[in-house]
Amino acid sequence: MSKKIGIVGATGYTGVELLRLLVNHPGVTLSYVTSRENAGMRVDAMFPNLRGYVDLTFSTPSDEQLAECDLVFFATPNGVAMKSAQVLLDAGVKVIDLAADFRIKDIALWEKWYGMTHASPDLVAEAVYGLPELNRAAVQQARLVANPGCYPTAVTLGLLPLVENKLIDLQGIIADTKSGASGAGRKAEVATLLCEAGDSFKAYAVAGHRHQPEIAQTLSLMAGCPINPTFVPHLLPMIRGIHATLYAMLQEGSVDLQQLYQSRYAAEPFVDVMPAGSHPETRSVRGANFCRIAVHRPGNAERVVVLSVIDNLVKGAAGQAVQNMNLMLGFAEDTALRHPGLLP
Ligand SMILES: NC(=O)C1=CN([C@@H]2O[C@H](COP(=O)(O)OP(=O)(O)OC[C@H]3O[C@@H](n4cnc5c(N)ncnc54)[C@H](OP(=O)(O)O)[C@@H]3O)[C@@H](O)[C@H]2O)C=CC1
Ligand SMILES: CC(=O)N[C@@H](CCC(=O)OP(=O)(O)O)C(=O)O
Repeated sequence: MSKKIGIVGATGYTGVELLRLLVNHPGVTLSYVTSRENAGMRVDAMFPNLRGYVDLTFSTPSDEQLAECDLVFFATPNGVAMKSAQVLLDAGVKVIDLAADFRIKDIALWEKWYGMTHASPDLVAEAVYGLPELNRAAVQQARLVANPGCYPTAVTLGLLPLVENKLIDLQGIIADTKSGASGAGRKAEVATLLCEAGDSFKAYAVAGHRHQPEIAQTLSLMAGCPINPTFVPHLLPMIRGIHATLYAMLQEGSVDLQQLYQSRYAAEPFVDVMPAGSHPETRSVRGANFCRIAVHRPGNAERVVVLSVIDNLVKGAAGQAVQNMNLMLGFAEDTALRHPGLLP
């Protein structure tokens, strides 16, 4: 029987991306999609690309209505899902939060970075960090999944083979990352206006970005010791895409890096290790759930440089959330996700 799906925050960029992906899913029915500002409006009136695909109207969020679903996505700002998750789980509904409410296990650390008191601290330990390439078996069993952040997805997948095998100086990792403006969401903000972000390029949050503790938490768990990478995000004058350039010093000079990456990701449906010497482009993953990775060792010296690209709205958010949903509901992991990137 078709599974009933709810989306809270369906008018945002990740919400509409969930709608776009899920209309092609043979095992689910979109049954309840919310917006507070646009309640009462037809979905296809706001998003004409969905005409003929979605016959629904946005509703005001209601836990009572959401409790009728089999699974609910929260594509909402930080601090929203944590208020409803317990009620929904008690009603037997599975929950995937695209925001950060359940990503950081240390509650005090989360409260420091997110500037609010956690409303469901008891659920944080249960939540599974939804990076299938790391936690597939746990996601399959999960009631509550914390979908990873966009930058942490690109950075973690890029570093995973090196960190798992402790092949690099774990204290000297640098993650130099760039994102398109859709990473900031659809709400109006001066920093992402065309005239502010267009035809320009800048770093931001160098003193500290909330994805730093998330990346540090995952890498530390993978290595079994504390890791605190340098993480610097940049805003690129484009709409979709993240490009992470990752630098580290090799401890083990004789390792075949290309072979290491190819064998680690050989069975992964959404990680593509490109041929040696490649330079993956963000446009090769635009609209697609892939992470494309290339590993370099300039001059065959000690430094390794990994290039990792994703679409922030797909593998960095909605696509990864659907991948997690497929695992949680027992569908083939790639259902509705087998789209190539959109060129040019
Ligand atoms: N954009 C990206 O690339 C990525 C985003 N994320 C995370 O996913 C989440 C959604 O991001 P994004 O789609 O970009 O955000 P948007 O700002 O584009 O959309 C937010 C959505 O949430 C709804 N919303 C806002 N406040 C509330 C509330 N208090 N209760 C219920 N609904 C609310 C909004 O509709 P309305 O106000 O009408 O209810 C809107 O539909 C965020 O937490 C973001 O950090 C994660 C990875 C990547
Ligand atoms: C370009 C841009 O502004 N990007 C966002 C990415 C945030 C995001 O989507 O991540 P969370 O889910 O952790 O909020 C930022 O740096 O805040």
